[in-house]
Amino acid sequence: MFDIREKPQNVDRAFLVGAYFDRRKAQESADLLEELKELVETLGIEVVGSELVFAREMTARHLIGKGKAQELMEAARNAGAECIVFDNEFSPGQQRAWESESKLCVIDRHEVILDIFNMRAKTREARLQVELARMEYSIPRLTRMWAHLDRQGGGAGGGVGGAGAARGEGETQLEVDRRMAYKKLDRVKAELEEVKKQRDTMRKERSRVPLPHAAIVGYTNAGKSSLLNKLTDADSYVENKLFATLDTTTRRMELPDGQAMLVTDTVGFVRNLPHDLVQSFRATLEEAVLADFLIHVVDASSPHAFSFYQTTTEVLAELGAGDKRVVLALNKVDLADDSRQMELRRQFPEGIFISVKTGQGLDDLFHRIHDMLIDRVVRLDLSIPLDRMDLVALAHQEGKVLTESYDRGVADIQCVVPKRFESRFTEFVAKKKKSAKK
Ligand SMILES: Nc1nc2c(ncn2[C@@H]2O[C@H](COP(=O)(O)OP(=O)(O)OP(=O)(O)O)[C@@H](O)[C@H]2O)c(=O)[nH]1
Repeated sequence: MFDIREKPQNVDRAFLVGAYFDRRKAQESADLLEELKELVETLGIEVVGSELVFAREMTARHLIGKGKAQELMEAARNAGAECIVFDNEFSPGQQRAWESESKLCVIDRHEVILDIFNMRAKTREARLQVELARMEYSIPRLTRMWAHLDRQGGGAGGGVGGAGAARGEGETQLEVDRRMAYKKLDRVKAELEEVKKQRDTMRKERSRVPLPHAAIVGYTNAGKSSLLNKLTDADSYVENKLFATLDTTTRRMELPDGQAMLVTDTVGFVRNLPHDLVQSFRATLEEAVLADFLIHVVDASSPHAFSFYQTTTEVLAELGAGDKRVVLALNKVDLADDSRQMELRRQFPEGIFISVKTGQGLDDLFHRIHDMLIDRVVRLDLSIPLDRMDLVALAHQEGKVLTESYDRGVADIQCVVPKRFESRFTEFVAKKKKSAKK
């Protein structure tokens, strides 16, 4: 994968630093530093120390004063850290200064989040999106990184282009690197477009299938994929090979009463997601916007369960899925003791306690999902005279038309429509079923 500099892969211990330059920002900065700790721990890195620093002004070399910077480097080394993670945005120059003086790796919040996404990306589309975000982050840094060498009369070789990038006449190393980087960027973008097209086709295919559709959403590590695996079994996976090959995260499941539906896993949310990353993942999260309802999974064992829940809800609202009906599943209840469960019950009165691991509460979850389906849609067989084409149009607009044929001035239609429209069609029902059956 393209990267302007290799980060040590085996970082186990990190020291966190958050700097603020306005005394009114003290609390906000403390909260952000606490969030950074969660993010770093999500990567499996132990946080061996952290410090919140107030500085009167920013400095070009270290961001904060030199004396304080050296004190922090010392503290990080003494704590046994292999890496310093800064909550503030660093310029590449500042990053290099810290690295060369501390002899530790130094990264910022943005890189931490990119790494989390990289680790979590499961589908080809997600992987490409992470790669794109990484490149968009790195290219401007590449420019600045090489700029000083360029002024000194040409680059030192290496970089993105590597040995394979022939330098054109009069072209500096920086220009070669930049050219290669943009070329790669274009390639990834084109590939992403291709994957998106395939996914749109899949969606259209899916919309022809008369099945209700739920999307599993939630904070990263809540247990979404585990739940999807639990809800859907191997057989249904094979049956849905078509979906599985292109979009491994949508599968068919059957409720205990035999009713079938589709369930999609979505990318995990992360707090303070940089805006460009939200953009990158918008397409993946569109599944949530298009679903009939959501299954919001919250990690009940996390002390931050409520704020994770709020973050996810906020981002969903931003994406236009704020008014979706939600089944709230508090997962990993096997790890929450009685007093924690009582607290959660107060915070989430409508939540269902489940454990994907032990199977606890899954029956309740099935019931709740079942209720959603009953409430939501009805399947109708209609014979509509041609002078009521407005109803045919309504069925297309508000529901899913499964079959449609015209014979002797009558449109015979099988469709699934939201329950609230049922009364509009009553007069023309040929044969009626209570709810959307497979
Ligand atoms: N103890 C316990 N662990 C669970 C339970 N459900 C999931 N896990 C574990 O939690 C971890 C995260 O589960 P995933 O299913 O990968 O979580 P996810 O929400 O899909 O994560 P992202 O892909 O990051 O969004 C895994 O190690 C699971 O084994 C549960 O009910 N109890």
